[in-house]
Parts: sequence; structure tokens; C-alpha cells
Amino acid sequence: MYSKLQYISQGETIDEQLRNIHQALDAGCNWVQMRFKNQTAKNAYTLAEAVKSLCEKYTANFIVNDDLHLTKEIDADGVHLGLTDAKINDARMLLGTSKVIGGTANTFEDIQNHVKNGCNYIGLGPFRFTATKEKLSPILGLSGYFDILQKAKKNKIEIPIYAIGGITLRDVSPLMETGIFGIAVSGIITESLEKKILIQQLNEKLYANVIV
Ligand SMILES: Cc1ncc(COP(=O)(O)OP(=O)(O)O)c(N)n1
Ligand SMILES: Cc1ncsc1CCOP(=O)(O)O
Ligand SMILES: [Mg+2]
Repeated sequence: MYSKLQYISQGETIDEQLRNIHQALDAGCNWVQMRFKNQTAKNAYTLAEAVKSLCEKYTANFIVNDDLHLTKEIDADGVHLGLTDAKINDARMLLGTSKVIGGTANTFEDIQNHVKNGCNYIGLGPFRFTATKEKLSPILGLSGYFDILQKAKKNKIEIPIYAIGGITLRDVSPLMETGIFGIAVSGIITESLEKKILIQQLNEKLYANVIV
């Protein structure tokens, strides 16, 4: 079973990335997506090696953003691919069935395609404007999530769907009511000065209706 909270890393340098990821893990995150844009292959490899060993230490899930070949080379737990990144079925062929492959969706049709191609989870968004990512797809808002999740339910689609994009603590409960499985966040955790408390509060809302 996947965690309901995925932390997407931030940082302009290897050190900044590592500091942010280390702090997120220390505060209780157990799923990290390493997102290190516009870097040399050497820098990305160096960071990935360090993140992999940190995640092993914290028994956290470690996935790589965009870079399918780095995922394979470093033997990460998986990869997250956007609509203009490598194709999900090519990723599955390269990585095999044991690895996690996440795919971005902005519409119900994107979700259908990802399911058909063997994706493990979906990052559906953006929920609202965020400065973390450039060139955002159309904003979905709560009503967009309601519509898409209703269609998924009607079509018996059961893949875990994560909301993403500008999410704050206050958004979590209303988003969960739309039927999403969890959230993927970057800014709120990176910028928080009280990460442990924030992650505890996020998890309380994410797991509020889970019967153990
Ligand atoms: C969980 C999750 N969902 C969506 C995205 C966005 O991926 P993509 O559209 O490829 O954009 P970049 O992150 O590569 O800029 C994501 N990274 N994670
Ligand atoms: C990677 C990505 N894809 C859509 S929105 C987004 C950024 C999420 O970061 P934040 O939680 O800071 O808005
Ligand atoms: Mg991408």
C-alpha cells in the first residue's frame, strides 16, 4: 500500500536538495520524489546516489522525477513521468514490474491512458496555481477533481490518484472528499519551519477515514 503523502524535492544545488530531503525524512515523510531540474547528468547522479542511501536509512520510498535512465542506473524504487516525458509502457519495459511508475494527468482521458499502459499511481493536477512548476496545465480546482474522480468511480478505475499543485493543509480534507487517494506536495513541506508538526497534521487529515 502506498503512503498518502509524497514529498517532491526542491533545491538549486545538490546540498540544498539533500538538506531539504533530509529534513523531510527526519520530519516523517516516507516517500520522496527527487525533482532536480536542468542539471548535468553527473549532478543528478551524485544527488540520486545520496538520496537513495538516505531513503534506505529511513526506509522511505525513493522515486526519480523525469529521468527513466537514471532510475534504472541507480536502481531507485521508481520514476514519475509527465505527459511529455518518456512513455509509461516504455518505462515499464525498461524497469520491469517491481518498480513504481507514476504518471501525470490533467484529464480523465489521461488517467484512462495511464491505466491502460500499466501506471501504478497518478499525479492529477494542478489543483491551483503554484510557482514550483512552470508551464502549468489548466487548473482543476475542487470541482475539477470532483468531476474527474466521479468519472473514475463510474468506470471502476481503482488506481491511487494523488492531488498536486499549490496544496496547503486547509485543502487536504476537501480534496480527500473528492475521492483522491493522497497528495504530492513540495512547497509547504520545504518552506515549513515546523515540518514534524505539519507532516503529522497532514497525515491526520489524509488518514482520517482509514480504518485500521
Ligand atoms: C506526483 C506528481 N504528479 C505530477 C507531477 C508533474 O510531472 P510533470 O508534469 O512531468 O512535471 P515535472 O514535475 O517534471 O516538472 C509530478 N512531478 N509528481
Ligand atoms: C511538480 C508539479 N506538477 C504539477 S504542480 C507541481 C508542483 C507541486 O509543488 P507545490 O506543492 O509546491 O505546489
Ligand atoms: Mg516531468
